[in-house]
Amino acid sequence: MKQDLIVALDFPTKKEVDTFLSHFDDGPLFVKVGMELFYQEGPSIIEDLKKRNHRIFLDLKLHDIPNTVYQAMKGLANLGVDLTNVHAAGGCEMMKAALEGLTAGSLGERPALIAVTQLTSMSEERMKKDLLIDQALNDVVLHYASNAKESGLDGVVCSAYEAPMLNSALGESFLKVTPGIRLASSSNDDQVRVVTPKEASRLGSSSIVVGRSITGASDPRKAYEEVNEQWRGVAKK
Ligand SMILES: O=c1ccn([C@@H]2O[C@H](COP(=O)(O)O)[C@@H](O)[C@H]2O)c(=O)[nH]1
Repeated sequence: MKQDLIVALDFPTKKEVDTFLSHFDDGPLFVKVGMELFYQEGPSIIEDLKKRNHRIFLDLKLHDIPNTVYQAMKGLANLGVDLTNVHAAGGCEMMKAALEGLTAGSLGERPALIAVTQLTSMSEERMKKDLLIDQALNDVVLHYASNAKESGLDGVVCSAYEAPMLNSALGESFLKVTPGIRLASSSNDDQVRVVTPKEASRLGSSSIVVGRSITGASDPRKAYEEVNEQWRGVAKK
């Protein structure tokens, strides 16, 4: 079930965010606020983006003991974002606590909650060497995603390569939010499991997350439209 193109606002301050968003003043986007921006600007950046009607994925990837994650999610729920996340590596008890905290803190509808399976910057080789996880990467992603589903979460963060497997095993309505997206002309940077927007669409991602291919482009609007065209097969926002 194809849903959104989410733009990663990986900028150091609100000033750069405003400059970037000035290219899109004809309508709101679905944006991602991650650690870089949130740790500098704090909750006020969320308030500001919400006032401008942007939908928001707050990507803080919580990973701690269940009580700490419960309390943190309860607080984050007040911000009224649309989507947020934890690391599946925190385990099922932690994921359940995250969901409970988010539900307890939400005034209206709770944000969707997803879990990071294996970062898109991780290769199978490095996972085995650095993390001592001696399994195939696909098996690890499937196991973590199954844990997330059993814990009541709405979906996962994975690479688009794993989307067909997760669609078959866990159903199409279980979200597969996929970063590691690059236009063919862009550098991979620190990403390893990289896919074009067109390929992510074909593989069955629910939503794609795109940062530097758009934010680092000399014409961000043109890059956004190229990504969107590949993702949706249409040439407008
Ligand atoms: O596995 C993951 C989880 C999160 N991310 C985040 O997505 C964006 C990707 O940015 P690009 O510039 O398009 O590489 C970034 O904010 C990451 O923190 C991810 O890449 N992989």
